[in-house]
Formats: sequence, C-alpha cells, structure tokens
Amino acid sequence: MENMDLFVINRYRHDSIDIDPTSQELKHFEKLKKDIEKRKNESFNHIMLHQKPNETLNNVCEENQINSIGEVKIDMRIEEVKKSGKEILNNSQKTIEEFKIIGGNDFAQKPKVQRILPFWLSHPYSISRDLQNVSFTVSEQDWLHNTLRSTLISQGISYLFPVQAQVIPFILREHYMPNCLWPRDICVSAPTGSGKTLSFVIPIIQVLMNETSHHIRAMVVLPVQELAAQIANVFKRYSVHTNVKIALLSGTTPLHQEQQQIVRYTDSFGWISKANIVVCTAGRLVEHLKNTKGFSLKKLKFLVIDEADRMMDNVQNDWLYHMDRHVKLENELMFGNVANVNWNSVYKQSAHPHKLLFSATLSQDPEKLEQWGLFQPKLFSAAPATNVDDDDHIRKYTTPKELKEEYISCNGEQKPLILYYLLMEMKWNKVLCFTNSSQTAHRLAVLLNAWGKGKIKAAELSAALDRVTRDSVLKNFMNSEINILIGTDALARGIDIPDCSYVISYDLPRNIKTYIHRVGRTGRAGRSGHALTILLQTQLQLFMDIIKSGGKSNMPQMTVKPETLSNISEDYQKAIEETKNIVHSEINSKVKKSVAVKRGFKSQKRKIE
Ligand SMILES: Nc1ncnc2c1ncn2[C@@H]1O[C@H](COP(=O)(O)OP(=O)(O)OP(=O)(O)O)[C@@H](O)[C@H]1O
Repeated sequence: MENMDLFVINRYRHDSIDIDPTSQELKHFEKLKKDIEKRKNESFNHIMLHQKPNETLNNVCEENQINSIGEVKIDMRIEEVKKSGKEILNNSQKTIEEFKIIGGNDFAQKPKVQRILPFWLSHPYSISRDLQNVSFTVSEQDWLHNTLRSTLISQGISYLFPVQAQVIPFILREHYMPNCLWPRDICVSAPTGSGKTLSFVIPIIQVLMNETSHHIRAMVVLPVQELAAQIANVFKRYSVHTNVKIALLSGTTPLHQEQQQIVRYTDSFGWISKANIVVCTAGRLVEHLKNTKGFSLKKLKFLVIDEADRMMDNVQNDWLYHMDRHVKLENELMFGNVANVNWNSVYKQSAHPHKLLFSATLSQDPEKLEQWGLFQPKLFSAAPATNVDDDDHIRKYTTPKELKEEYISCNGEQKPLILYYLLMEMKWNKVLCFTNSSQTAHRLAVLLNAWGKGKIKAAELSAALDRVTRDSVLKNFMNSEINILIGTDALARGIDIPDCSYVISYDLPRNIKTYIHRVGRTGRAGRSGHALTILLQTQLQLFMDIIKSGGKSNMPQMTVKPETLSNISEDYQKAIEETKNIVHSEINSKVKKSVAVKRGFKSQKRKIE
C-alpha cells in the first residue's frame, strides 16, 4: 500500500499533508530503497532453499538435522544455506559455464545412438531352415485348391517347405478378407533354395484361377532375363489346369513381338490384356509402360519383387519411378503413400496391389525398405531371433543347413593348381565356379580344357553368350556332359540348377550378399552341397570380415599338401602356353571380323553415295 503513494492522484487541492515536492520525493526514494533491500533478502533466501545442491542437503541430513517426520528443519537449513551460499553461487556459475554451445569445437566421441527397429522388423514370423524334417503334407492342406494339390503332387512335391507352409496360407487369408481391408504386404527373407518361388506362385494362381479377367492381375519383377524365364516357367508348370495366362516380358524377343503377346484391341472392351500374370525384368517393364498402347496395371492385384534387395539397388531405367507414376495415374493411388486412407479412398482404390518381397539377403534396414511404401507389412525371416534390435541383425543372413562351407588359402600361382587338383584328383563333378570377370571365366575354361586333355570338360556361362548357347550349356551341365561351369555373378542369383554339387569361388566375392548367393547355388531344396572359397593369403582377413558382417563366425579351412600341387605343375606350364595361343588367335579373329564389318559398311556407304 505504501508504494501506492506513487500512483496517488490528488483530486483536490491540499489533499496532501506535505506539499513540499522535494521532501516528498526523498521520502519516496527512501521507501523504495528499503523495499528493494527487503526483496533482495527474501529472494536470496528463497533461491537458497529451493536450489540447494544435493551434497549440502546430504550434509544436513547426516548431521541429524531432520525432524521426526523427516523434514529438514527450515531454520537449520537456512543457516547451512547461508554458510555455503558463496560456494553455491560459485558452483552455479560453473554450471552455466559448462553449458554446451552448439557449434563449439567439441570433437569428443559421441555415444552411439542405438537403433530402434519398427515392431514388424524386430518381431518377425520365424521360418525354420530345416528342410529334412518337414511335416506339411500337400494332400492334407485343405486351404489349397484341389487342382493345385494334384499339380504339386504330380510335380513331385508331397511336402511343403517351411517357408511355403507359412507364407502361402498367410497370402490366401489376406485375400479372403472383405474387400475394404487391404491385404498386408509381406517381406520374406529365407535361405537360398528354400522354396521361396512356390510360396508366391501357388497363392497367386489360387486367387486368380477362378477369375475371368482381361487385365494384368499379377506382376513379378526380376533383375535378370534368366531369372524371369525361370519364374515364368514355374508359373506355367503350376497353372496347367487353370485358365490363368502367363506372359514373359524380358527382352529376349523383340518389343513388338512381346506387345502382340500381351495386348489386344477389341471393339467391345477396347484394349484388353492377353495375360493375367506378367513376369518381367525391370528394364523391359519400363519399355512397355512407355511404348505399349493398352498396357495397363490399373487392376493389378499382386506385385511381387523377387530378389528384392537387388531390385532396391537396381536403378534400371528408373523402373520404380515409372511404375509408381503409371499406377498413380491409372489408379489415382499414391504408390505406397497410404497416409490419406479413408472409407471413400478405400472403396475407390480396392485394386491396391498386394506387395510381396522375397530374397535370401533381404535388407531389414527400415530406411531401405521405406522406398517400397509397404502397407502394414509383416516379415517372415529365417534369421535367428536374437538381439533383434541391434544393427547387426539387419545384415544377418542364413545359409542352407545342408551346406558345407570351407575356404582354402594359397598364393596366386597355386589357384589354378588347386582347381585342377579338385577336379582331377578329388573327382569333383557338377561344379559351378565363380570369377569376378567374364575374361577370367573364359581364360579359365580354355585353360582347363587344354590341361585336362578331354578328362575335364569346362564351359563358361556369361552374359556375353547368346540365349540359345546359354540354354544348351546349362542343359549339358545338367546331363553331366560338362564337369565345371565357369561364370560371373550374373549366374549367382536365384538361378536354380538342379544337382549342382559344388560351388567354388575362384575369385574373392565382393561382399556378403554375393557370397551368400554364390554358395546358395548348391545345397538347395534339402540336398547336400559343398562350397569352397579360394583365397590369396592377403585376402584372408578381408574374407573373414565379409563373412562376419553376415553373422557368420568360424569357417573350416581346407588344406592341400604343397608337394601334391608341385606334382601337377609341370603340365600346367604347357597348358598355359596353349591357352595363350588360343586366346591370341581368338583376339586376332575378332579384330579381323570387326575390320571386315567396318570395311563392308564403308563400301556400302560409298555405293549409296
Ligand atoms: N516343397 C518342396 N519340395 C521339394 N522341392 C521343392 C519344394 N519347393 C521347392 N522345391 C524345389 O527347390 C528348389 C529351390 O526352390 P526355389 O528356386 O524356389 O528356391 P529359392 O528359395 O527361391 O532360392 P533362391 O533364393 O536361390 O532364389 C527348386 O528346384 C524347387 O523345385
């Protein structure tokens, strides 16, 4: 109230007793000074009481300054506080100095931020790797259509493999739901040769077999032509007794021929699709999206991405962007963007494609998977479910149980000797051998044929060969007319070569995924297999790091006695000379051919002029 004098407005003359303005001012000034002093004391005590550090409080407690109900006696506390007041002020000043200034020169190592995986990735449905003790008899699975059951049995499949027994009924269930419930997308990560192909082929055929549709209802996108052809063949084999039609669009035939196979114009319906299931390579898909009139994905029900991790890295013609745009335009549906789901959009967009992703080395990195725009995804994984939230889990891959893995270390000159020793002395047959370049593959094939003098039949399988030659080489390998097939990693993914007993990595695999897919060409479908990696001594540590990054620890080492290798090195020198001559004459004939082609072209040009 005293301070209110400052604001008193004298309404009448002589209201105030003291009319001298100077003494009035002094009086106010005195009062204000006192007030300021009083408040200062009050606020200091208040701060000390509430901001007292723990040590001081502990000291107080230790000295039994606590009353019966456990409260510190206020008086004593104030006393303590006053004593340590100075110290506390110093401390608080220190604390202020210790504040981190953003952008300051602090280069200290930051603590590692722990990754938290989304629930669906950290809690996958677990798939068994055991293909020996399977108990899911095909004839007893009543959710399988009778026609498909008998087709499976006629193809020699009496039991479903674990991945099939889990994934097929899941997909079917999702499609037997009411229309307004979109099917949940799935990611499947299971070892090579564990039967992933049938786990999408069977449910797709079963869902589509009762439809009469003139649209593309399912599309499988693959990275390479061979794989596309292989998957299309599996679809054809298992849809024999249904009216489902399959088309292969992989670029092995000219575009216009493929266009004729896939679309047709009708007076009553306009453009219709001749196939219900399309198996394609990413590159060819983009070509059809751009150039084929009537090629439409607006009724697409299934979108399968096989070898999904490879397809993620695959920027082939920017296929994902083009497909996304196409589906968006046709369906008015944001591919993968399901943020605006409402009843209206759900009913309007009932044709949302069900995405099924498969691979033996599927990345479980949420950031990578994000680009697929999966809808409420579920993960099926054969990776051990330990420590699932850690970073390593993302790269943990499994190999078939029946696969025996080994490595051998040597120097550069010993590499071909070891290969020869395994083929000739150890009688390894049906061998698939991987090199890092098609030139090495070619030279190695020439060398082994020259060296083996008819006892070794080696052939190369590379992208440089035309399709017909490649098919006949594979056929000869399967018929045991070829002992060893040498190729690059183009062969490594997904290719299903029955009865391949051995895999040799002649050159160091570039990374863990390459290694997994290479060795996965043997030990398939529950059969035993043997994989050997030949390493230079300098590559040993690198290889160990590679396999460790995939969750593998120890690997046994194979040894060969040095004298065994020196015994065979005599013939080797002769074979090397022969190989050099053959390769030189091949190069010469190639040069001659290209010169002849150029000359022919020039003379033709002159004639025209
Ligand atoms: N239930 C089954 N019983 C017996 N053989 C089967 C069964 N399912 C699949 N197979 C056979 O197993 C082999 C491997 O199958 P598939 O090619 O589907 O493996 P994958 O898991 O896709 O391998 P990759 O990862 O290498 O592509 C094929 O020859 C296939 O015919």
